[in-house]
Parts: sequence; structure tokens; C-alpha cells
Amino acid sequence: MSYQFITSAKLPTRHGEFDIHIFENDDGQEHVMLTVGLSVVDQNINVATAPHLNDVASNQSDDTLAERPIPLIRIHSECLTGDAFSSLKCDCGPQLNTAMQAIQETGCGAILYLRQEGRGIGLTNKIRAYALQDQGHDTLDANLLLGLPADARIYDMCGPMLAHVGIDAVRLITNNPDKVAYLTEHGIDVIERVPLLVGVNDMNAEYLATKRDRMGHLLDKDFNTAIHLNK
Ligand SMILES: Nc1nc2c(ncn2[C@@H]2O[C@H](COP(=O)(O)OP(=O)(O)OP(=O)(O)O)[C@@H](O)[C@H]2O)c(=O)[nH]1
Ligand SMILES: [Zn+2]
Repeated sequence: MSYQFITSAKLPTRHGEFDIHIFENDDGQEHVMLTVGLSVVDQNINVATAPHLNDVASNQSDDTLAERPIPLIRIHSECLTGDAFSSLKCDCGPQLNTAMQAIQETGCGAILYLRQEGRGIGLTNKIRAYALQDQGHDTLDANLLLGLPADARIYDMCGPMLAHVGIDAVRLITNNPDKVAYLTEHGIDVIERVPLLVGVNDMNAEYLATKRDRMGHLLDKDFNTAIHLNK
């Protein structure tokens, strides 16, 4: 699968201003990157649709790349229910907001917002899995009972997206060792894993425990040693 940069613009948010970059794969599926303090280095960008990026690309020298801090990166998979509807069943919404805030505070980083809803099984199947969870199954078994993988996500878009802004080393905000392993195996240096534990509540504590106990996520017994980036 190949990934193409499509267009870019400024995006003011309540956390601060980002550049928003749209990428598409060969099937027309969109992925999104929000950046702060990063310049486009990919010479194949479509200048006609992103005129302001032409300036930063041509101005970026090897020296500025060398001086830049290691960017703080969050690879976040789409969760409509958590990100947009404030669902309490997961921690996605608070994680996204906290990561956006932390990246603004460091002044150099990116959110890779991957359109792989429901750990890659899609929204309809995630809601089918939620219906099974309503009957008492955990997040992992619910997927398996539907005949679907526990986690169907891929990360092969991350390399091209990071390369677009010249990143080959990151501080990665995650508790998920799969993300660290994927980047490391694909030539991106994970200088530091930054744990992120926010938005724990009575409705998602069991979900987090399943991710910890059955899916290898790096969370301690009481969910309290991961760094709380923010509240
Ligand atoms: N199938 C399924 N997907 C879920 C469920 N709860 C949340 N998700 C999806 O899980 C994904 C969350 O992924 P990420 O935010 O990348 O987080 P992660 O892989 O848990 O790891 P971190 O980087 O530590 O947050 C999103 O795509 C959600 O839609 C669930 O119960 N079932
Ligand atoms: Zn979620």
C-alpha cells in the first residue's frame, strides 16, 4: 500500500494551533497528521494545494534539522465514540486531548490520527463488539466471538507520514508495545516511550485491565505509575 500527501492547512484548536495534513492510501482512505514546530521536507508535496508549505520546505536546512528536539509523537487510532462523543467506555478522548496539549507545550511534535476505527475492525463491528460487552464479554473476547482479530490495525502509513516532516526519531506517547515495536522495526528510533494514563473511570477500568492483562499494554496493577501527562 502506498500513501500520498494530499493537502495541508492551519488548524486552530483549543489546545493551540496545529498544521493539519491529509494523506490518502491507494484505496482513497484518509489519514490525518497534526503537527507543531515541524517543517515539510518531502519534495513531492503538492505545492498548488499547500502554498505556505513551499516556504518552510525550501527554508529547512540540515542545521535546523540537527538543532530540533526529538519530537513528541502520538499515534492515535480513530475512536468516534470516545474522540467525538465523550464515551466513558474507553480512554481515547482524554488520551487524544492530553496528547494534543502535551505536544503544544513541547512545541515540537505530531498526532498521527489513523482512520482504523475499533482497532481496525470498523465502527459497525466495534458496536457489535460493544453489544457483546454489554452481555459481559471483555474487549478482547468480544472481537474474537465476532470472528475478528483482537487487533486488526496496521501502522505502515506512519513511516511515510513521519518522513513527510523529516522525522526518523521520536518520543512516543503510548502504553502499547506494538506501536514501539513497529516503529523500531521500520527504521524509526523510539528514543523514549512516554506513558499516558488519563481518563480512567468506573466504566473503563475493566477495559484498561483487559488491555493490561490480556493485550500486553504497559500499565501497572493499579493504573497509577504511568506518567499522567496532565490531570
Ligand atoms: N474493537 C474494539 N475497539 C475498541 C474498543 N475500545 C476502543 N477501541 C478502539 O481502540 C482504538 C484505541 O487505540 P489507541 O488510541 O491507538 O490506543 P491503544 O492501542 O489502546 O494504545 P495507547 O497508545 O496506549 O493508547 C481505537 O481505534 C478505538 O476505536 C473495543 O472495546 N473494541
Ligand atoms: Zn475509544
